[in-house]
Amino acid sequence: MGLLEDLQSKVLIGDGAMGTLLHAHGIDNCFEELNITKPEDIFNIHKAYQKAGASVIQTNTYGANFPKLKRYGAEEKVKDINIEGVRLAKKAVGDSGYVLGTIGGIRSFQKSIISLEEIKRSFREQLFWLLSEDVDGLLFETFYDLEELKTVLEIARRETDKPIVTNVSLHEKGVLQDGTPIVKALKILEELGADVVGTNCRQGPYHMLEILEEVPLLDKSFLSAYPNASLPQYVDGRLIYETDPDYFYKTALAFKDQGVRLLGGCCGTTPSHIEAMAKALTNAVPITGKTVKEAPPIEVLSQEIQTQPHLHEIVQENHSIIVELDPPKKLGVDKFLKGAHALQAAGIDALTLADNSLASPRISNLAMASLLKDQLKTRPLIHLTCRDRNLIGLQSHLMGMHTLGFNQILALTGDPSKIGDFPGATSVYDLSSFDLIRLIKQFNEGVSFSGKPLGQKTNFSIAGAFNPNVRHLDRAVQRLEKKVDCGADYFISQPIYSIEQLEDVYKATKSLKAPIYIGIMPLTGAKNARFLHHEVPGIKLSENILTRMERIEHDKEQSAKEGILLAKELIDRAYELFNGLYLITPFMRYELTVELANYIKAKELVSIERKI
Ligand SMILES: Cc1cc2nc3c(=O)[nH]c(=O)nc-3n(C[C@H](O)[C@H](O)[C@H](O)COP(=O)(O)OP(=O)(O)OC[C@H]3O[C@@H](n4cnc5c(N)ncnc54)[C@H](O)[C@@H]3O)c2cc1C
Ligand code: MET
Ligand SMILES: [Zn+2]
Repeated sequence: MGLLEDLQSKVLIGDGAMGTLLHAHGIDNCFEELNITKPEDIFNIHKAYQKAGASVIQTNTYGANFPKLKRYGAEEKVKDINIEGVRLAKKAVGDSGYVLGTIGGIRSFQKSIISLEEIKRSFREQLFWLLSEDVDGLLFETFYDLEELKTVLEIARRETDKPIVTNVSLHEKGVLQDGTPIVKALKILEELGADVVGTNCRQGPYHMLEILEEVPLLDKSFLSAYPNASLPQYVDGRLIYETDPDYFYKTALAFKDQGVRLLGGCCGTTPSHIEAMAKALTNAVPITGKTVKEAPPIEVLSQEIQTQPHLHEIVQENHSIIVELDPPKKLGVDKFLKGAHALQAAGIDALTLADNSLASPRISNLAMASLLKDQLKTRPLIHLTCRDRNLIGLQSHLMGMHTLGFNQILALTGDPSKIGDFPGATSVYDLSSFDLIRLIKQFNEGVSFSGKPLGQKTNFSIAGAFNPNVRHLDRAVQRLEKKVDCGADYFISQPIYSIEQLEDVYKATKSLKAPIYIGIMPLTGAKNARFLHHEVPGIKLSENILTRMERIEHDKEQSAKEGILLAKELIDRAYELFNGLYLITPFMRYELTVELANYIKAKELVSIERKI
């Protein structure tokens, strides 16, 4: 009898964890390589699970593919590890069970880490060797990325008629990381030819059972579940799971009542857990009908009422000034607040607050935004980089901004840590600026990264960064187009230092669907000019500007005046070409940006008077 025939009338017991069990015995290197270096250990574990009552045993080949073995320098051993993996499991099982050749998912939400092409290549190789040893079926498990699982399932289904079990792993309760509800995902997998579909890892019995209540029995495939032993605890650098086999005895019956026909264990489970489940389900009769719990109705989300036009709406229609005044690098906010007052008095549309620019710590820009809100009416535009926060932190921060009523964001990848004051600090980069823009757009639809309702829609206006100081301006503009496709409403540029460059940028971005604020930063002296020219990637000042600044190098006051004069010349042309002007305050010297803001305001007055 084959696995699928058996499943027609029985609930079968799968084995439990391999990885965490080995880890608990102090093994810290490549688990799969043990198939060839310590085969007796792996054999003994299979045997222990079989003795405990498992009749479906998986090979120790979860990560036995090229990209995962490469981490241990074992990528040339794909063939041997997989072949031996099957042989060991078969030897342990004999005639009293089934051996599933296991392949684990590779991708998390960061799809860019490995391409589908690479996944397909490594999958085909592993699949070939598992099938060559005549496994009884295949188990694809711990797939967080549905796209990856669909891709490999299609390949496998073309190659073999053997039973295929596919187990997805969930991010938030009931949905995959791309927002697909589990019921839909399982139906897709069934349609693509999986014989058993279900979920493994990440959740313990409690959450898995809760999710399964919403999953109906399927027409063409059986349900499977491989829960973790518990939620993990982080102890001494290791994830430790609770071990209460009695709990598994009780929950095994509940899994059967939800229609599960193949029940095993994932991380943290041991032969004792499997023994408990096997005992609970001895002679169990599978259910053939089930009342499915209705998924909660989709909430109607409220949209915040917008009282003020967004910056992208303002700059689409009229000239607009925003000014960067960065949060202080040291404690104490007096000078910052004075600057903010002065800039507000100059009539700017928003004050932009960098997020630890140049990768060096500053007072949190959300804290500064909050101060501004309490003490002034100036609207803050909050920069948000992907460097200092992971996917959890970014989402929490966005919810925080919304809660405090801040809805102007500049979404950035951010300068890498190694250029800043703490070069050894991690640069998180779970997301890129493109992903962050998409995420914020999704928040505006009222859903989180993985598609769960947030309870309300946010109302963020999203700016993207534009760096025109690059060798190939056309490529920078292509990035802007991609950012627009992701949901960017407008752009803010790095500073520009020549009229010609302003004109080039104008021509290159004329047909872009989103407005741009052009960056202007007054030079403070010759030293500052030389630094920008020689040391800041991409920025090049003309000979003329350098000479003008150097001629008066000895005179500080004159230097500042010359810097202002040069900035005004740039503003004159930028004002003709663009609606948006983004003034960058150097070294907290807000008197410089106040003067420039007043200069622009005076131009506005003149043009209004002319119109009248
Ligand atoms: C208005 C503005 C405000 C900023 N504020 C901050 C801040 O608060 N905190 C902070 O840390 N940094 C800040 N930066 C710096 C910014 O992170 C870097 O300038 C970055 O290189 C460009 O913006 P981004 O992070 O969105 O990168 P992206 O546009 O996402 O680019 C990411 C990376 O891709 C590469 N790249 C980009 N364009 C090209 C191209 N044309 N050709 C080849 N490679 C390319 C670069 O290596 C770049 O680092 C700001 C930049 C701007 C323009
Ligand atoms: N079955 C595999 C193991 O137990 C999968 C674990 S999920 C990370 O090692
Ligand atoms: Zn697991």
